[in-house]
Amino acid sequence: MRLPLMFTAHPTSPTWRLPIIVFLLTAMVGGWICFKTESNRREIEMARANQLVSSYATAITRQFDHALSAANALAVMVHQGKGRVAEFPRLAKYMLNMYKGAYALSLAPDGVVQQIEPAASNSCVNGHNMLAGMDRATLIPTMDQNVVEFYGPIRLLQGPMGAIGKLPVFLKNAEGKAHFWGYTLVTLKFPDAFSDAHLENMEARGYSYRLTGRNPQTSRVELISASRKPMQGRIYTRQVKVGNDEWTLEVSKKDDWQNGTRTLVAAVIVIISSLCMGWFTYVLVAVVRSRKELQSIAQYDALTGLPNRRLLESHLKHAIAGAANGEHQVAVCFLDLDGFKEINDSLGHAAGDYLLQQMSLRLSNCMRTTDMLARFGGDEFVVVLSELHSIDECEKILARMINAAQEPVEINGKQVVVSASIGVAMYQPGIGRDELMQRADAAMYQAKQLGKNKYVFAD
Ligand SMILES: Nc1nc2c(ncn2[C@@H]2O[C@H](COP(=O)(O)OP(=O)(O)OP(=O)(O)O)[C@@H](O)[C@H]2O)c(=O)[nH]1
Repeated sequence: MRLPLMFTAHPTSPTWRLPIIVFLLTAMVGGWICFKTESNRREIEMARANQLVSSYATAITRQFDHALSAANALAVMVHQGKGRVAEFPRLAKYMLNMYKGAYALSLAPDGVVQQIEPAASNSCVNGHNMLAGMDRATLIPTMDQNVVEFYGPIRLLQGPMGAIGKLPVFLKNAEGKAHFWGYTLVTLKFPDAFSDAHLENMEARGYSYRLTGRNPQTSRVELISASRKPMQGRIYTRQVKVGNDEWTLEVSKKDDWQNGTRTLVAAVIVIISSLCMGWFTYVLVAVVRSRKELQSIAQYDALTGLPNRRLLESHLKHAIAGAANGEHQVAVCFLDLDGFKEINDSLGHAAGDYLLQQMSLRLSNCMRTTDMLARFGGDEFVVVLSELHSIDECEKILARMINAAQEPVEINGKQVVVSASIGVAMYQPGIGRDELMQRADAAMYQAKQLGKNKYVFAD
């Protein structure tokens, strides 16, 4: 059913619907932002931890490589001295200062340690045969390899845990034929051997760590170094190149437990802000609704929902102003129901109310979108027909209204029939609003006197 300008659309949706939608939307957006922030934070944390473990692994490798290269320097001296290193103690002492991380340097001609520096603390190693009980043919590598072989982590003869770097040295005899001379050795003691990597700094940055390697003697994985705090949360792993071997460095973030707390706090904040947004919307909706209701009470008829006299007068003022340029015509129609009192008297006031409501709906259906139907009071209605192009157009609408009014209305199972008498006044320049209404009213009385159920144009 088309309701042009006649009814206010009274808010029908419950006040809480919009607040709930706002609450859910805020919660969803807030949750999504938290999720995104948390996953970004985790990605950054992962990237940072991966970078950290890589940089510490590189630092360990660098210090080991440097310390082990002392074996190459010793090999050069052996070559230079054709199997003898003059002043080995003095040179080795000097080299130990240069190769930080090297604990002892030694020469092992034919695999037997004969010279070691510092001598005093390593005397137990002197005379140690590195090839004892082994098959020389498989143990002594070929000259091409020329690589410092890394052997660790092991329990050193001196006591502490450490590793050995040994480089096989081959010399050429007078005929130019190469023969195995022996080993130049670098002894590494833990943790001094990787002190420059400063693994302990990781703890200050909130990380736990663990450095492990496989013991070549026992084939078991040995713990070489670890943080005081145990590993917890996500573990980041890197292989650490040590000579020709590989160890494992693992790192984990200590404060992983905070993630749970952070998520909980974020969830509480999202819920509280969503509730606030929902409550704010509820208050806003309630204020807007009560303003609309107040406006509706002031301008609309409570029984029929039609504009009341006040809104009619304001609309008529605008319609007259629009017609002043002469392009369109405006008609004011005063409509009074015929025989309405009898319905009230015979069927009761409630039945009369129902009939008024039904008449309002029917008359509304006769209107165009530019027309206004208002309840003037009692069983009186006023219609303002704006933007009329001809009297003919006006009469068609009037006929529709007369027909609609006399259609029977069913009240409590009874068919009730009323009709309408309409007085019509056409706007003419110079006529005011009140005079127009009076003319229409007078024409309506004429219609009543002429037998009702008809329309009459004012002179
Ligand atoms: N049910 C109901 N009756 C109303 C309302 N307002 C006024 N009335 C009654 O409507 C009646 C209008 O009187 P009249 O217009 O003289 O009655 P009528 O039978 O239509 O008379 P004619 O116009 O000469 O045909 C009165 O009895 C009022 O008490 C209302 O809101 N509801």
